[in-house]
Amino acid sequence: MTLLPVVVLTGFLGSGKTTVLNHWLSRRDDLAVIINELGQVGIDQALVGETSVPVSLLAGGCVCCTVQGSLRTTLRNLFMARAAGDVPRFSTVLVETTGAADPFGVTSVLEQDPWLRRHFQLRSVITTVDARSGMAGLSRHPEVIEQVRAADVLLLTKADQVEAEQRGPLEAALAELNPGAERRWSEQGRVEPTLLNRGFPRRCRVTGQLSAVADPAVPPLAAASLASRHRFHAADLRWRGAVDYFALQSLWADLLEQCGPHLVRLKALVAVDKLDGPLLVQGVGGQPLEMSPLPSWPGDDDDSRLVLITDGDDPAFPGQCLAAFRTALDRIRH
Ligand SMILES: Nc1nc2c(ncn2[C@@H]2O[C@H](COP(=O)(O)OP(=O)(O)OP(=O)(O)O)[C@@H](O)[C@H]2O)c(=O)[nH]1
Repeated sequence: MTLLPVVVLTGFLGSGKTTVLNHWLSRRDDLAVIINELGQVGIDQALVGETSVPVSLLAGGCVCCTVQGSLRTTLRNLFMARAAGDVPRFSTVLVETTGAADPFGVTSVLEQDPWLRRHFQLRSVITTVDARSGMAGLSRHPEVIEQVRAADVLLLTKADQVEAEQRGPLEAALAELNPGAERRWSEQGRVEPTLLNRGFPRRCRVTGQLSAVADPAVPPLAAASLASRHRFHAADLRWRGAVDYFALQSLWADLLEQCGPHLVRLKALVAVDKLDGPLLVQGVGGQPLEMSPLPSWPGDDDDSRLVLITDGDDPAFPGQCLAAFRTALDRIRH
């Protein structure tokens, strides 16, 4: 029996996975997509544009560990639905991991589960690297190193915001971390969708950790980053009722200040006075918030919602930040 190919799209939080995924979905209708999110409230799925392809959401944990079992079940269900003709006969499954994922935790599911091994085959691991955060982005979180090392193809995203002289050092660092991977630059998610058809020889796992010990050639940035393995914690908020745009701005400022350097990712869909659709708010690390009004609410769910992901030792921290946000929100909400 022909095995169904699986492509894993990984890359750190906010590095541009969903943007690339949307570009591919606008050009291919032969995919089935599995989206994994750390938060419970499912904003990523809402950010995937109108599509006729099956999209499954695995929320509330990381597919490389806590929701690994759900990935197995989702893949089986997709296979069965395709065989029964309940979904279009997709040719490729695309798994978008959370930005904190260890891609090997995903690929090992395919390699170790006997049933999945008989029906699916890993075709490639494609990793987005946020070129705007450059070398600092590579060294801050060890997860990035793992994702880079696991890649068959490295997509250097946000090329529109990267100066020519910054490109060389970043490419050199990536080549050192993963000499076998192809590197491509991309702007606004524009990556040739035929990339999904290409297979690559499978390689053994090489972790940043092991190679830092065993490989004297390991770049110093990889070794340094392992000294402080970050933890990510997510908290969500949902509410109803529109708010004034300008009053909302001061809430973001307070939230960013409270999170300080611990802010890793922020995503929100917010009902704002005089707008038909929600305001999409996105934050990545210390980069300025991006705000764009959407023409309409995606799907049936028109609750405002916010996901906050922070790093550090305190799992309660993002929840505390959102509690303060909620209190301020209640003052301006109608
Ligand atoms: N200027 C610019 N911004 C980009 C590009 N790609 C993505 N972005 C922005 O970067 C932010 C994060 O992009 P996403 O595609 O949501 O990143 P992601 O990796 O899916 O994020 P998570 O799912 O939270 O890990 C958004 O605000 C995007 O608009 C790009 O090529 N250029």
